[in-house]
Amino acid sequence: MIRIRALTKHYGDNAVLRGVDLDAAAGEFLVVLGESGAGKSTLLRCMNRLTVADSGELRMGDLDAVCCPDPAALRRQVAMIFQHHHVVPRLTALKNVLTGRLGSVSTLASILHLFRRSDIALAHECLARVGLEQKAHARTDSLSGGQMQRVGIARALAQRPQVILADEPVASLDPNSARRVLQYLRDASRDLGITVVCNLHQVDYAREFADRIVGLAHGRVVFNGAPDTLGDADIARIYQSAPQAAAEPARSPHAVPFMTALAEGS
Ligand SMILES: Nc1ncnc2c1ncn2[C@@H]1O[C@H](COP(=O)(O)OP(=O)(O)OP(=O)(O)O)[C@@H](O)[C@H]1O
Repeated sequence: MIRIRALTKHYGDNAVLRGVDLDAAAGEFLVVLGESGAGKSTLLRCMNRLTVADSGELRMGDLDAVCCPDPAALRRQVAMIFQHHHVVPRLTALKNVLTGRLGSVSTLASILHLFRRSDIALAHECLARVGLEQKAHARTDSLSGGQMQRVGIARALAQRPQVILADEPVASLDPNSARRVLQYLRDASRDLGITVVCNLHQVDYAREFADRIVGLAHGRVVFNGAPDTLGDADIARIYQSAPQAAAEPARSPHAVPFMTALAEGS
């Protein structure tokens, strides 16, 4: 579903992504860990062209996100969830979720917010998926932070995406709300076959929810493996502060077989 090779991105002299290689299969839940400034958000933003990578290969399904002729097509296929949910407070939860369909309706319908019955049914279904069906007609600003983030997930699901990118979606939530949000994202990957790439700061949540953990340090992948293979040395490498150490190739014994297996098509 996602194939990234030798991806680079600079901001001026700042080399933020320095040759990222990464693959994700349909329905996989990937958690990206890394200290602040490691390049996690930049990597996600390259995946839906909010940021344009400098060089390398980045394929999202059958679309090329580096030389993409149609960014709108890419964004229909790739939904994004942010730390600060970005819902419209004065709209109901249902209307917020329906905005996830705007990319799929005509310009006039989108201006007038005219939605098909099937879209409304889909929006209800997406709210039910995140346990908020009974809040469909509540104004979003009457909901808790965790509920607003779940509205954001329902809106992403209403897009019927192949990929959901979640940039620190639980950073401002209490542990119970955070776990619920991550559970719903994992359900989306398991039940709907959506590939989820989720940036997190919490190693414990990554271990609990991820199918695979990717450790990013100074713009390079330094760990790529199953959660139960993430050891103390890997965590130290992910959260190191010396950029030159990150320039070494990934030393995790789990990283290479996984990438090799993918390269071999297994
Ligand atoms: N639009 C931008 N213009 C210039 N520099 C940027 C821009 N966006 C990010 N950067 C720089 O790129 C580097 C990586 O930032 P990024 O946000 O990708 O890191 P991150 O790992 O997501 O950090 P955090 O966990 O704090 O969100 C940082 O040095 C940051 O200052």
